[in-house]
Amino acid sequence: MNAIGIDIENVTVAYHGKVALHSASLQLQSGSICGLVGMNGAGKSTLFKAIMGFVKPATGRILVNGLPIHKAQKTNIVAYVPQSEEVDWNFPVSVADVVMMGRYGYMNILRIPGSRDKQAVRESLERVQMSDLRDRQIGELSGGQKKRTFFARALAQQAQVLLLDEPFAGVDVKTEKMLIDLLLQLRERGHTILISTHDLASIKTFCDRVVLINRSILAYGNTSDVFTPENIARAFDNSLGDLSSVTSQLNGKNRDIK
Ligand SMILES: Nc1ncnc2c1ncn2[C@@H]1O[C@H](COP(=O)(O)OP(=O)(O)OP(=O)(O)O)[C@@H](O)[C@H]1O
Repeated sequence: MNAIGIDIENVTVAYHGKVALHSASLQLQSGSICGLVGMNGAGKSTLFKAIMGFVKPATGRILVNGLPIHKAQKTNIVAYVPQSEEVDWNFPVSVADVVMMGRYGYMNILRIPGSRDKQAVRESLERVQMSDLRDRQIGELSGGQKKRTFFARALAQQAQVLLLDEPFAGVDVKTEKMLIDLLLQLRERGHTILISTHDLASIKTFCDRVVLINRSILAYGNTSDVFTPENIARAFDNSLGDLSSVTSQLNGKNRDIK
């Protein structure tokens, strides 16, 4: 059996006394990709932020590769691709600068990149086909190019655990396929990947497991067992129409339901 990459036990998060995530428990094995699915406000980003230590749970505990998050971050185990809305795109940095940030954990306090860091940045940019834009200011990128830049930062970090908050939002079909192929390669190398997406149709093509969330975890398990029209309808408070309409969305007839 594979090692546990992310271990979440009984985690509750509240903002100003209002519960956003109630008593979540979850174990993700290394060498697997887990899709995180739920409607707007369901608590997906909150779960990512709790794993990253950006919000402090009121109860419970989270381990990443067996370590509490502050220790996991020191050893470069975990990389996070935030939602685009969380990034200050006016910050005066280039694409290559952002990707180099993925290497900071490997540098000393002066942050002078070495040849390995430069090589990792070069290779990561190549893998997401962004080498041509490496000197462009990040505010001057398209939505899909922004996503690829932060994806490249995560690749450059060479982290064992990847947390990706809606990496396909605003991304065209070809780029989404390229990113999914990269995720599948990382899975083969034993990485643990947790990814939120509103592209329901693509989930079953690359996720081994699925978590359905609606302020608490509604269902979690193998994609074929859990990702059923009935469970999805429940996760979306039956707002997607009847079950045949949910089924057609799963079959890609309505690519982005957000
Ligand atoms: N910093 C915050 N302060 C107060 N409430 C917050 C804060 N961040 C999130 N919330 C609330 O917590 C709940 C969960 O939000 P969260 O961002 O985790 O949802 P989400 O599933 O990621 O949604 P989306 O699909 O829209 O990105 C929402 O009701 C949201 O309004």
